[in-house]
Amino acid sequence: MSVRTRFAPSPTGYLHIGGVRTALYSWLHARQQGGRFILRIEDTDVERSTPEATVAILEGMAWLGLDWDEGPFYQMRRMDRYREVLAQMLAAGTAYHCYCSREEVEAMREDQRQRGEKPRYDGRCRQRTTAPEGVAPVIRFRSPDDGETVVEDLIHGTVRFQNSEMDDLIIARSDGTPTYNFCVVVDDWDMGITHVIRGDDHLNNTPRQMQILQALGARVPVYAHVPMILGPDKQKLSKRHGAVSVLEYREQGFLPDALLNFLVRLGWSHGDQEIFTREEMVEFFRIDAVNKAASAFNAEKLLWINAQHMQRLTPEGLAQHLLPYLAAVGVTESLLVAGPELSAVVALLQERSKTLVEMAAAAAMFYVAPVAGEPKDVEKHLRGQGALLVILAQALDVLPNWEAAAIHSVIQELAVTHADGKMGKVAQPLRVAVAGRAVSPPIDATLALLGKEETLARLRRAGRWA
Ligand SMILES: Nc1ncnc2c1ncn2[C@@H]1O[C@H](COP(=O)(O)OP(=O)(O)OP(=O)(O)O)[C@@H](O)[C@H]1O
Repeated sequence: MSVRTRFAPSPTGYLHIGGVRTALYSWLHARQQGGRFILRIEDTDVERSTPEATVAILEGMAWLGLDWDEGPFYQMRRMDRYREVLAQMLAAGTAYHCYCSREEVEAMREDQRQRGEKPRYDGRCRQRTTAPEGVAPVIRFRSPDDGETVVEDLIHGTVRFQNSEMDDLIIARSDGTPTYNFCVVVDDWDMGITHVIRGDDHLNNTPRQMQILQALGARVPVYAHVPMILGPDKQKLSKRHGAVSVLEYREQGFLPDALLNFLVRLGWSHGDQEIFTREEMVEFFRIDAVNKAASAFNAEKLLWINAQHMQRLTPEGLAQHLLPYLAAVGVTESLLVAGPELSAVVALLQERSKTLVEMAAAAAMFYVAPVAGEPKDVEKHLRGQGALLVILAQALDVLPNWEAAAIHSVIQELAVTHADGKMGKVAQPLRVAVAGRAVSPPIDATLALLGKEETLARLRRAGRWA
């Protein structure tokens, strides 16, 4: 039987990395097993669900390349189907109408508490044969009274629940709308889900869902409850407190594969390998090797993994990822065409940028001349160096070959003749003059890429800042 997994977010806010890691594990298991991955939007909480959140979830999944084979399915569009199954269960006697008022149930619970028992609905409407006038009933699932429900979880192992601890769950409210656990059951059944991979915040729902599936004669899927990602407050990372949208990581210049690599490693390992390509993740991932413990987010490690991924891409490939970030700092198509080859610029910056935002900021100087130097850098390195800039321009102008090695020699010679042999005394003013600031990739390679004409023009202009 082929594997079918699903990711089932509720569109009550954006997609955060806790949800994404759960989605990733579910996606990886499907891809690993040659199965199918299904996306289901659990939008029955109409008060809190919004179309914008749905769009953000789909956009986040698409950006990360967590592609789905079926769906998205929307629960709100499946109401007729839920009603059909409710009717089926009522007819079969596996569910029944309950007319107890809220007050009655509360009084029942109070009595139980007084007697020192665990408060639970006592099933008194199970045997009812007449319907009281004017009361809209809820529908309850007739759950087994004794025995136990055992979850053989791929991550948590065997988890036992005493049936006597679980009362008859409300599966439809008095207005007829089905409740969360019931919709999930019908969906998992209809969608042929073989592996329910979800956060372990759902583990307590599982025995109930299993019981309903059994009552329907449906096959019970395999469960894998993955641990939570915790926020800085050590609580479950949640859109309700503090978690940021996954799209925020795109804004900050992270590569989707790097973010997935970071997330896959939070709670799963393969020997001591840290960096995984997407293909390697699919090949090596095993759902039953995910560990049980929750893990906290580590921003520094994410940065490190991102830098590693940036270094491993080809300059051409990385350049493609960089384009939108360049556009955001004003490097337009036409500036790109007029300036040096982008992949060459990327190759120069690849070892020194941790994010695409950082790289775009560093690459911009190759396409847009600085209008003014950083005041503190100008003060420190350029003030009073007008004559040196003129000599530099003359020496560079007569170079027969415009390449890094030749440029390097010019700087070296001028350091000997004009700066007591100190390269920095020549290189730093030169850097501030062409880049506007005292930080840039190796200056000889930078100038080689920038081109002779542009370099000389910038030196002339910077003479005015000196
Ligand atoms: N912090 C987290 N770590 C790991 N998985 C999570 C986390 N938060 C949610 N999930 C999982 O992501 C999936 C989709 O969750 P859903 O969109 O319903 O979020 P939620 O639980 O409502 O989140 P929130 O508490 O942020 O509102 C579920 O399988 C859920 O268990």
